[in-house]
Amino acid sequence: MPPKPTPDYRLYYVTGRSLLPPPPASYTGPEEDYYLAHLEEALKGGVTVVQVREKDVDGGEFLEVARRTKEVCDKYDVPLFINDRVDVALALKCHCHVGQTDLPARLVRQLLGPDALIGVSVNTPEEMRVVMDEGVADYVGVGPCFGTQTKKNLNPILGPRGVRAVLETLGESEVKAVIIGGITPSTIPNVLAQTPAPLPSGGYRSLDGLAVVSSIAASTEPETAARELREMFDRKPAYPARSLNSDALSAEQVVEQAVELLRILKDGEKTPLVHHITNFVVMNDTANLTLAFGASPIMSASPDEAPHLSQLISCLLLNLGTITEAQLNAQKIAGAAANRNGKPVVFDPVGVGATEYRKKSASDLLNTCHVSIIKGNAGEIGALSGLSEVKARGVDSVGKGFKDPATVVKTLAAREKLVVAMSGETDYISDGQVSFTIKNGTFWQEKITGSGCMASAAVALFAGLQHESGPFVAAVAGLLAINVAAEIAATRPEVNGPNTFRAALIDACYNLRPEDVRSRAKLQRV
Ligand SMILES: Nc1ncnc2c1ncn2[C@@H]1O[C@H](COP(=O)(O)OP(=O)(O)OP(=O)(O)O)[C@@H](O)[C@H]1O
Ligand SMILES: Cc1ncsc1CCO
Repeated sequence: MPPKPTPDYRLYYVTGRSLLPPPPASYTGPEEDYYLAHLEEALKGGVTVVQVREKDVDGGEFLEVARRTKEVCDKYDVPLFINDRVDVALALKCHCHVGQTDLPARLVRQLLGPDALIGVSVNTPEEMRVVMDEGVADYVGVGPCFGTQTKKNLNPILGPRGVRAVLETLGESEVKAVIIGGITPSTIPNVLAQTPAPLPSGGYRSLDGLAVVSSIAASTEPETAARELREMFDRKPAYPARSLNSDALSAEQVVEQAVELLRILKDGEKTPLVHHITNFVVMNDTANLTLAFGASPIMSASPDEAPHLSQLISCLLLNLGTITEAQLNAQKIAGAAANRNGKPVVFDPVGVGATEYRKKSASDLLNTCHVSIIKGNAGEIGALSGLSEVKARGVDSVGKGFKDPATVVKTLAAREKLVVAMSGETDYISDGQVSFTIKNGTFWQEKITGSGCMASAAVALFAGLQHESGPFVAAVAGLLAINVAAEIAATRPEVNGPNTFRAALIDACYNLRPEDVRSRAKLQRV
């Protein structure tokens, strides 16, 4: 065995002969060799590591396929891993990848020696911890991220956030990590946005590569497919929440930016179209509120029109208030389409702390699309953070709140890589770097249903401006606008109860002037 290489894991191709398309007319070689020609195209396109995975074939055939695969890989100086069959790896002086139920990695190391690379599949943080304690593996394949057709008896599907939990355990370890299971051009943006795990040092542990099967194996143009996958990995999108250097911002500057956003709306310079997939309790109020601020609402829960709608809208608002399977499906389709079309997504996880069903729905959604802003009350933010310090009663948050709310929102924002806005008597907003508080608003907001949903609708229409100041300022602007409008509404002589306040609030949103926000804003950096 030559000395141990230090591979580039960026595009890890796991072969699957059964997935190959029929050879094109231009291919004139023997049909059984098309696999090798196809592989060579993929290598030209930028595959950096290959693994031969052959299920249900005899040892002799496996050996022959692997031997010929190695000849092609050697030509491109790309390391070859053998899946599971340590004997084949030994015979061909190849590297080896083993699953949790295959031969133990320690034994594989003994058999292959110190210069072989060894990879291990992991599905949970606990399995990751065992691999690290063992100290044998050079890399781990983390997954399955999504459901696939290519492997039976799958472990639980992790989603990008489950993969992130494994990376969190991996931390700053030297062991490399690739993600596997349903990695395709349509899932990669979300995978890259969501998987980096925050480290105690302040940085992030990211994936070292993408492991793909059918995205290349089933392609009629493997070179182009590989090139596209590599480019997507190399591009590594900047997180929307970090588009702004929030660290340098003072409260006064943020207020001025929020005032400017409100001016753009009120002057009619832009009229964002906001797609709401929301609960039936607040639908009418949030549509009216959107109009009152100078934006346009469209309420639609149809999965069939969501992809088309996505091209027309400025922002998507997803609200969990009266979620059903059908609505969740529509939200997932709309969310993924919004990501593809570069439209911001705002998520209001109404009542997520109340039931397991809501928790699972929120998790499903966050695994399917990348959200720019989450707006929730303390109970909801606590549930998403995995904290039980603040309790929920149905859709309401109860009790005094968190001891250290600024840290709670900052931690969640850093972990999810988005902006978190937590509403209450004091609102807390963070992009994962800094936290601000807003002390505007009135107790009347607690007396009407859906004032949190109205706050997220306000945030969504500001996010729909897609202004260069980014989602953090949009979240602050939305909360300032609704809360200052609520304060003004509360002073109206006709307000003598929740219902008159509710009507006065829509009027106050309609009449709100940028200078009202400037003069009344109680924004503080904490
Ligand atoms: N006591 C209060 N004083 C000032 N503002 C408040 C008060 N309570 C709530 N607010 C404001 O009201 C809005 C809604 O916040 P809240 O946390 O009550 O939402 P929620 O619990 O999600 O509501 P819902 O579930 O009814 O939609 C926010 O803009 C918040 O700033
Ligand atoms: C009362 C209620 N129930 C589901 S959604 C909703 C509106 C406030 O969130």
